[in-house]
Amino acid sequence: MSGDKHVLRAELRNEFRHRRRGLSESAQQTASQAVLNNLIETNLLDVRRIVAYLPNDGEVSLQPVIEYAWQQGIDVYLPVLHPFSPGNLLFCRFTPSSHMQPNRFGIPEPVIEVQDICPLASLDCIFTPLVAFDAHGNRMGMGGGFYDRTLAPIRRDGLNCQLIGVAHSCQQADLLPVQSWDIPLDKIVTEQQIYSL
Ligand SMILES: Nc1nc2c(c(=O)[nH]1)N(C=O)[C@@H](CNc1ccc(C(=O)N[C@@H](CCC(=O)O)C(=O)O)cc1)CN2
Ligand SMILES: Nc1ncnc2c1ncn2[C@@H]1O[C@H](COP(=O)(O)OP(=O)(O)OP(=O)(O)O)[C@@H](O)[C@H]1O
Repeated sequence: MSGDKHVLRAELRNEFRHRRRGLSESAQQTASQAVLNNLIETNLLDVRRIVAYLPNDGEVSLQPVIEYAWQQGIDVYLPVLHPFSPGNLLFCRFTPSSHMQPNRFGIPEPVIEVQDICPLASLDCIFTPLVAFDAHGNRMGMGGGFYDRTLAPIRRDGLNCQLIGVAHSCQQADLLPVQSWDIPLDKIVTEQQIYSL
């Protein structure tokens, strides 16, 4: 990758992380409720198995989505840092009685139980956190490449799993610099609207 592009991505990442961290507690709460409403209205939660995430660094909280899913009998999974495949994620079942522990970034994740791991091919929908997105479905994350690596088989093997980015509307960029390994999103949901790509 050229040095310029690398610097540009780092600057963009700082700028957009700053934006989402600057939102008030009440703006955060309103956004997470609105995201749930937008998903219900568009039937995007009429599925059996979803991957959510627990919020970090100003991300939209999916707590209302998780509670709704539990009420509806939808199975909820969370990303867990892979214990021996660095840079990859596992998706582990999350219930109200899951044993949790913080990962090395301080984000709580379920303690891994083999029977709770869901293969990518069995998931209906993955809600991904993001730092910035654009109207083409390009996504920029925290810079670890965790989602890009883990989700690569969806496109490669043509798996039937929707990728939905979740963001505050202030995380929209005009045009993000794309990398060869970036996995584009199928949809993006914000507190204001749903983009379908
Ligand atoms: N909520 C949430 N969960 C997630 C992710 C995410 O972006 N958001 N991830 C998406 O990949 C994976 C974890 N990746 C992460 C990568 C960097 C940082 C982070 O906060 N980096 C800090 C440095 C922290 C440190 O080194 O101790 C930073 O860059 O300031 C957090 C999560 C899996 N779980
Ligand atoms: N499929 C892949 N195989 C191997 N390396 C990858 C893959 N995808 C990404 N990477 C590596 O991960 C690093 C970070 O990528 P990038 O900056 O695009 O992450 P990100 O999209 O911001 O993070 P994340 O996917 O965790 O949200 C890059 O240096 C890249 O080389």
